[in-house]
Amino acid sequence: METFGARLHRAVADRGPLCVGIDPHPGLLADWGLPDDVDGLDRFCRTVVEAIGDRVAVVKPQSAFFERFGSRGVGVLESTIRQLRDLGALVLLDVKRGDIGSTVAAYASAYLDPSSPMYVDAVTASPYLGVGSLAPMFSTAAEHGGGVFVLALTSNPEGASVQRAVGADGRTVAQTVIDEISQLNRGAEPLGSFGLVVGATVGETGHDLGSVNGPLLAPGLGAQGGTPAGLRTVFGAALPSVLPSYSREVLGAGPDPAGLRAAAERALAECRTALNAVG
Ligand SMILES: O=C(O)c1cc(=O)[nH]c(=O)n1[C@@H]1O[C@H](COP(=O)(O)O)[C@@H](O)[C@H]1O
Repeated sequence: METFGARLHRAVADRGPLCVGIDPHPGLLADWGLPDDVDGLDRFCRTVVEAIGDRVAVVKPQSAFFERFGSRGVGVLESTIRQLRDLGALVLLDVKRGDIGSTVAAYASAYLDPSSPMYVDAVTASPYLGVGSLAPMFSTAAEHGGGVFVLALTSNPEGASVQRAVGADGRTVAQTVIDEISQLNRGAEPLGSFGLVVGATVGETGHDLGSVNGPLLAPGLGAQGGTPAGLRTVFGAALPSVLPSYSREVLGAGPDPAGLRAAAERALAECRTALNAVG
């Protein structure tokens, strides 16, 4: 079985280093001339899938915008996930889950077990209950070739007060998350399956991301003010492992599928340039 890290490495080689988020904000539905209901949600997602599902390496549906509509919204999420996977995109479901280990085991079977209706390639996870509490997600992911992206330094300004707090051993909370994920990825080739989330907005991190050996998801580009050129400041030598992620910046170019494709291509071109820049 191919690991998630290997599948991601291949997808990025084939399609380029880009993740596009599906975040159907009420304002975007309105801009697209769609009603703020399940039908509007469904049409929005079908348009995005049709426009970019066969060309973007990773697509990241944001679960919150589907859960807003209850079980029917979750039904749209399930069919969106299926369509994307059929088109060869890796699906990273943004749910930011975290809980005590026995409950995390249920989340793991909800998202990372291939027999689940909501099965995806990878999920986002919150380490607030301790990275160790996420162990059932890590083991289920490893068993089935899935991935987990754990929040480290988030793109929002409120994150720093928790994530940069310094513990008894002198490390920040974020650095302990980074170190524990690095440990999980040790020896993996070509890339580990356990990623970190580091916002494109955070500036120079002062943290050591050099030995993570896993993907570094960088949200916060575009709408939140992060720029491809700024990725070098944030990631430094870890730049080759970065997976830049855009939602509103690309989605705002819809509903014309050609406009969405062009926006994704533009984002990819800018990110390629930034990730390949020397010095
Ligand atoms: O895990 C994430 O993707 C995430 C982490 C983070 O630190 N900041 C962040 O914005 N996100 C998500 O990334 C997306 C950003 O959307 P845009 O600001 O529209 O590009 C949203 O779905 C956020 O929930």
